[in-house]
Amino acid sequence: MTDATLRTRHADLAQQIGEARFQYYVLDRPTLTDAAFDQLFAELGALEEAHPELRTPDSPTQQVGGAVSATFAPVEHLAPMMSLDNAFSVEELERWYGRLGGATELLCEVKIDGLALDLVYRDRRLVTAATRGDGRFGEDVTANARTIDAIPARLSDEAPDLVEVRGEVYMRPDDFEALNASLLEAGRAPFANPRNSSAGSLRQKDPRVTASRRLRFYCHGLGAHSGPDVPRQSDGYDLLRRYGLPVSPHNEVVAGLPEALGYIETYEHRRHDLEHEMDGVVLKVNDIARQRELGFTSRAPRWAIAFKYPPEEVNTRLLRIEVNTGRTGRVTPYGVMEPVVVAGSTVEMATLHNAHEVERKDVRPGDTVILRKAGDVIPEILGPVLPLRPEGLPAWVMPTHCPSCGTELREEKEGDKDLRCPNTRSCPSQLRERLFHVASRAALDIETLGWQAADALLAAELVADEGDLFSLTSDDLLRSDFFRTKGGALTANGTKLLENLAAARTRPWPKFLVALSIRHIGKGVAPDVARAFPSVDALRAASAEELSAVDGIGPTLAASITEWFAEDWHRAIVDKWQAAGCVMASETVAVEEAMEQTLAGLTVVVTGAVPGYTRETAQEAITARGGKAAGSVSKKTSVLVAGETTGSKYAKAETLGVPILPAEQFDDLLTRGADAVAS
Ligand SMILES: NC(=O)c1ccc[n+]([C@@H]2O[C@H](COP(=O)([O-])OP(=O)(O)OC[C@H]3O[C@@H](n4cnc5c(N)ncnc54)[C@H](O)[C@@H]3O)[C@@H](O)[C@H]2O)c1
Ligand SMILES: [Zn+2]
Repeated sequence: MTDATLRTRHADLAQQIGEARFQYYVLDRPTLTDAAFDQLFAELGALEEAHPELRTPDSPTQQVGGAVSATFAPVEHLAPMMSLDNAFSVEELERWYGRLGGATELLCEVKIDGLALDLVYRDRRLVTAATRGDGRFGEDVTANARTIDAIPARLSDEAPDLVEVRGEVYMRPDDFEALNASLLEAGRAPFANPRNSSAGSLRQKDPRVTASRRLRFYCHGLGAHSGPDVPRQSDGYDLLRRYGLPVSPHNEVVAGLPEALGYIETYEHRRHDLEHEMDGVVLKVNDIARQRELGFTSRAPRWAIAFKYPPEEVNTRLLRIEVNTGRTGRVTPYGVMEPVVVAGSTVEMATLHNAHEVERKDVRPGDTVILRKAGDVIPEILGPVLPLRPEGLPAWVMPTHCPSCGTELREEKEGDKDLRCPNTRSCPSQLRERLFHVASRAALDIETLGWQAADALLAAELVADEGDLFSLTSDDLLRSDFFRTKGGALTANGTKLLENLAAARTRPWPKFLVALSIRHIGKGVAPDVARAFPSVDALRAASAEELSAVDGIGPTLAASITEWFAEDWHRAIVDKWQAAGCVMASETVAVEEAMEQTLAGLTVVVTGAVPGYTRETAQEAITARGGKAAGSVSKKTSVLVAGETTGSKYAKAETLGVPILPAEQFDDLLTRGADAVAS
C-alpha cells in the first residue's frame, strides 16, 4: 500500500470504529456484532503496529471507547477507568504473560458482558455512580444506580471513609428474555442482547424505568480507598464483600498461566450456564505492587488481559433466500449466506422456517445479517444490520408456486403460517424426500437408496412413486445411467439396491407403517398403532372411531390415518408393496433395536399437543434418543416443537430466536435430529 492508501484505510477504520462506538456506548443499539467490531479494531492495531506514525493520540486504539451523552451530567472519575486489552488466542496470552517476567500469581475472573459502573462511597454512603464514559469523565447515573438492589446505599461499619469500586451492571438471561417479551408486547423494539439491555436500562432519564428492569451488579475493580492497603487484588475483593458489596463467586486465584488456561477451558463449557452473559475471561496480576510497577498504557492496564471466546454472533451477507419443498409438501425458505465461521464451524445455510418468519425478521437478500450459533445449537439468522442495507433493497417475496413442480402453494388451514405444495403424489421434491424417507433407518433401512439413487430412479422414470420400489428389476435399473456400467452391466450399487430391497420386504410392520409417510406417524407412535392393528389390512379396515379408541392415537392421528387410506394412490402403494412380497404384518415384529441417539446434545421443549403423543410419551421419545426434554424455553433450547402458535413458550421462542418446528414434524426431529430443523 502507498502512504496515501494507508492513511485512507486508517482514517476509514477509525471512522467506522468511532461510529460503531457511538451506536454501542451512547445509543445502546450496536450496528455491528462484537466480532465485527473486534476485527476492525484489530486491523487498526495491526496497521499502527506496522506504521507507528499513524498512531496519533486521537486514534481509537489510544482511547477508552465511549462518551458522555448530553442526557447525563458528567462526573470526573477519581482515577481513570480503563478498558482491557484483548487476546483471542493462547499465543497472545502467552506473549502477555511472558512480558510479566516469570511465574506470576493470577486472579482469574469471568468477563461479565454488561456495562461498567463506578461507585463512590463517602462515609459509607453511596454518593455517585457513573458510567465509564471516555475513561476520565463518566455519566452521572446515581439516581438510577440507587434502584439496583445489589448496589448497597450504605456500606457496613467496617468500611473506611472513602471507597471507590468498579464493577459491571448486568441482567440475568431470564430477566432479559422477560424484558424483551414485554417490550414486544408493548409494540417496542427488543434489545439485541443482555449487555445492551443493561446499558439501555441503566442509562435512562427516568430512574423509575431503571427500577423496573431487574439489573444486577458485581464488583470487579478497586478504585480509591482510604482504608489499609491490601497486598493482593483478591484480598481487596474480600474486603469489598465485608463492606457489603457483591463480588462474583466465579473468581479464582491460580499460580500462573498454565492453571489459568484450565480456568478458561472450564468456563468456556459453562459459558451459557452462568447468571450473566460472558464473552471471555479476564486474567489479572493478583499482586498489587506488581500491578503498580506494570502500570497502564493510554487505554488499558498492562497487568490485565481479556481472553475472548470465539464469537457466537457474526456478520455475513445473505446472498439469497431459497425455498425447499419437504416430504409433507411444506415449503420452507432458507437463507444462503457467504460462508462464515461461527462457534467453531463454517455455516452457509440456515432455515428461515416460513414466510411469516422472513417478514418478521425483515431479512432481505443482499442484507448483511447477524448469524448466531451457540455451541451445538442450530445456526440462526437473527436479523439484518439495517444501517448497512443498500438503498432500495427489495423485500423478499415468498413464491406462490412450488419451486419443484410449479403447483400453486396453499395454506392447509386458514391462517396457517406454512404453505404447502398440494401436488403430493408427483411433486419431484416431495417424491424424492419420500423415497429417501422410505429408505431411512426409522423406516425400511435401505442403505443404497440415498439422494442420488432416489433422483436417478425418478429421472429415468423407473418409479412413479414409492409404490413401484419393490417391483424394480435389474432390467428396470439398466435403463438408468446411474445403475449401468459403461459395459452395459448393472453397477455394484444397482445390485446392492436390489438386495437391499429384497431384504426390506420382511421388515417389521411398524417400520412399514413409518415408511408409508402417513402424517403424524413416525417411529415414536408406530409401535403403538402396530400393536393395536397388527397388519396393514387391519389398519386399512379400521374406522375413525376404532382408531381413536386406541390409547395413544387420538383424533388427529385417527383422522390422518383415515384420510391417508381414502386416497386411491395411497392404497395402491400398499397393494403394490403387498403384491411385491412385502409382509406388513405383526409376525415380523422384531426385537426393538437400540435407539439411535439422534438428539444427543439437543434440548427440546414441547408446547401444545403433539399428534400421537402425550406430554409424557413425547418426553420419553426425546430422552430415549439422547435429547434433553426441558419444560421451559431459554437461550439454551435447541428447538421448540410447537403444537400451538399461541402461548408464552411460543412467544418466548420467537423473541429468543429459538428454532420452532411444527408439532407434526416431531417424528422427523426424532429421526433426523438437528437436520430436521436445519432443512
Ligand atoms: N458491537 C459494536 O459495535 C461494539 C462497539 C464498541 C465496543 N464493542 C464491544 O466492546 C469491546 C470493547 O469495549 P471495551 O473497551 O469496553 O473493552 P472490553 O469490554 O473488551 O473490556 C473492558 C471492560 O470489560 C468489563 N469487564 C467485565 N468483566 C470484567 C472483569 N471481571 N474484570 C474487569 N473488567 C471486566 C469492564 O466493564 C471493562 O470496562 C469490543 O471488544 C466489543 O466486544 C462493540
Ligand atoms: Zn411441488
